[in-house]
Amino acid sequence: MFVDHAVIYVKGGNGGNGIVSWRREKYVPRGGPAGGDGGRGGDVVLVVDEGLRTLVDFRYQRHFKAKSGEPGGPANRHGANGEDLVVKVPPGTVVRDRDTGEWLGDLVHPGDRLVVARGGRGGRGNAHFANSVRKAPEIAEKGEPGEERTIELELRVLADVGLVGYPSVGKSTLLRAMTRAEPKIGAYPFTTLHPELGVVELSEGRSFVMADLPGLIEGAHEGRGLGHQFLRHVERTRVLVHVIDMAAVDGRDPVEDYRVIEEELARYRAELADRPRIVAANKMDLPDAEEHLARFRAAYPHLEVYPISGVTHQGLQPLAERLYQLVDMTPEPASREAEVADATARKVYRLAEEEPIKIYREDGIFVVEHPEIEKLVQMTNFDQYDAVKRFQRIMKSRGVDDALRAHGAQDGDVIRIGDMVFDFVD
Ligand SMILES: Nc1nc2c(ncn2[C@@H]2O[C@H](COP(=O)(O)OP(=O)(O)OP(=O)(O)O)[C@@H](O)[C@H]2O)c(=O)[nH]1
Ligand SMILES: [Mg+2]
Repeated sequence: MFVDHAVIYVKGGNGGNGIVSWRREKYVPRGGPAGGDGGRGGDVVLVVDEGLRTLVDFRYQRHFKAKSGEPGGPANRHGANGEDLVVKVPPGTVVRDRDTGEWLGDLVHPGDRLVVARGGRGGRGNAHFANSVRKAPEIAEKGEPGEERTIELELRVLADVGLVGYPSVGKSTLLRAMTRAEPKIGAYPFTTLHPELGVVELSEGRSFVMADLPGLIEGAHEGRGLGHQFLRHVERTRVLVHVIDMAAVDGRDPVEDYRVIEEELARYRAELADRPRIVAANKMDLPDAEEHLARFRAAYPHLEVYPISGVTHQGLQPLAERLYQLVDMTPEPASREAEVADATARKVYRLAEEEPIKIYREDGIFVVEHPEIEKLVQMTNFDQYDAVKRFQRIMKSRGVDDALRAHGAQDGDVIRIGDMVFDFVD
């Protein structure tokens, strides 16, 4: 089965810990600090792979963790960096943060890359903390934890031409007749549950990609039938072919069918109304089709109509030639650029915000919340005397002490930051 939507968890590798170590020299009991830095954790990177067509693999594997960095070594040896984890996705994958809804990127062309979880930086070894006053620092940072998040992948089919229309009008049959694709065909509504792609090949190496889409019904724009799941695939096709059952096999009226489906498309996205489209008047091999066609032409004299049959293959060559012409002269839909601009604007807005330090009381304990301060706690080794001193200094200079006092914290009160609990000593 084709899956065009997936939710996965990604985590960058943790940075390696920095270490405390001393230079060893002959006849010197304790040389200078020489603890090396930890290595960087690997990133989780999405990369477009041309050979992939679906997101089906993500149903079986949903967790992706990159390798952690190695700890630093003695004699200032830097720990090895963790390897990046490369995750392959099909062309046309859109990536969002599941929890914030933030747009992270669009992976369109083969080779496109997107880092979705950064590895943490390595902790610094004690060599970094020496200065003229503190010559023998007993202090090394722990590695920074890798970024983690849950992301949503959505595949948008990149087809040049999309076949739209009611169920059972013959879209899948037409795709099979014009390409080597083998879509499922049946005589009941919603046979096609997912888009199928095929390449239409013309003479002189000319070709374009055509997508067979699930049938539309009235109310699709508000989620009826396959609703939005289907409609979002239409957004990126340059040209639409509206397929009509001219033999009215299901007892509907071709003139009415056209109007209803066009209305659904326009209600979903107003821009779709301007997308180049032609009408494929299908099932012309059946009785009554000629009669309906004459009525249809009279009702919509401005439309470009191609009488065809997906079964006898009549009229398919002129239809293919005309579609190629239209694809060739129509630029890629602008929806993508608009989305990019939108996301950029949102990001800038976020950066401008300064994150305030949040303090509140929970069961008599003071809880401090702030991403950077929580990270500092995670990276501090509280077994080291100098590391504790440094931590205290930073808490003071960042104004955490004052803020706690302002909230009523006194000597002996308990403070929690992330997973760590401290005593407040004034
Ligand atoms: N006589 C005749 N029958 C056709 C023609 N095209 C399709 N059919 C028949 O119409 C029925 C539906 O065809 P499909 O190709 O599955 O229709 P569809 O538009 O893909 O339907 P959904 O996937 O449900 O939206 C099948 O029984 C086909 O054999 C045609 O040109 N002539
Ligand atoms: Mg179909």
